Amino acid sequence: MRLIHNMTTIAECPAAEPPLHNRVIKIAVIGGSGVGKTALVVRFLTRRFIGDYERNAGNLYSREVQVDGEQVTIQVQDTPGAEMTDNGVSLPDHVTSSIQWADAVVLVYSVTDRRSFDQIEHLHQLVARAGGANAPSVILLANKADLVHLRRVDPQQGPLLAGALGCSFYEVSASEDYSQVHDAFHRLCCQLAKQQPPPPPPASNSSNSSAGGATEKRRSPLIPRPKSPNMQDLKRRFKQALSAKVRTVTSV
Ligand SMILES: Nc1nc2c(ncn2[C@@H]2O[C@H](COP(=O)(O)OP(=O)(O)OP(=O)(O)O)[C@@H](O)[C@H]2O)c(=O)[nH]1
Repeated sequence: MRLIHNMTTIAECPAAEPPLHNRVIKIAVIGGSGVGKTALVVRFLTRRFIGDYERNAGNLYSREVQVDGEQVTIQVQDTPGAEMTDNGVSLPDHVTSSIQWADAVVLVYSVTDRRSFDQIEHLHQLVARAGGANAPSVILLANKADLVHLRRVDPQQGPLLAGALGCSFYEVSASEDYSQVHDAFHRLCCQLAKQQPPPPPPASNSSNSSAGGATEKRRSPLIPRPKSPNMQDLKRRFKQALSAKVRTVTSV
């Protein structure tokens, strides 16, 4: 079974398939390690910021949102941090699969991490190569804008790079500003929804899964689906974050 969790119901969340006749927008979030990819995804989907994260192996999250008055299912694939190599940047095979699966890629760097900024051009090339003729749309997100004293990437460098790559740019703080994060993802969703054909009308024979039909992008059956989510892991992180807060309060 394909497990996709709806993060709007984090407490006790059954595995959920997107409704059959929703438009489905697929976004992959890619960038260096520790730049805040998980923080951004969780912030966008739940409005919450959780400070305590472990390195993630790549989870797929799903949520229904309103885009231009239409109920749309958004699937967001969080990915493990890209590593620098002598030849540039290496991406695990399943991240390449995520790029091929996605309608759009959000490239993330942290303004406090120069290396993560330097990776972006390589990552953009990998996205273009992996996507081939159907390369996904790309936006560039600079995260951790709140850490002014730790800034290692000048504010003007992000827009310059985005201009050179031909993509939109947003500087955000996952920890401090939900609206910035929401704005970046929401604009992307609006743009993608406009590009997609309308979803198929309800049919009497609906035995096909939502993966079929007009909302599905160019997927080859040979491309493995991105990793399933791990809500147990997410819940465990919530508990860790909460217990850390309790410890802080009791030690004051
Ligand atoms: N101050 C600040 N900290 C942030 C922000 N976003 C993320 N963090 C912190 O940065 C650390 C890394 O965040 P993650 O979301 O785990 O980063 P990631 O890119 O998913 O990391 P990997 O799983 O290693 O790939 C965590 O301690 C977050 O709390 C931000 O906007 N501001």
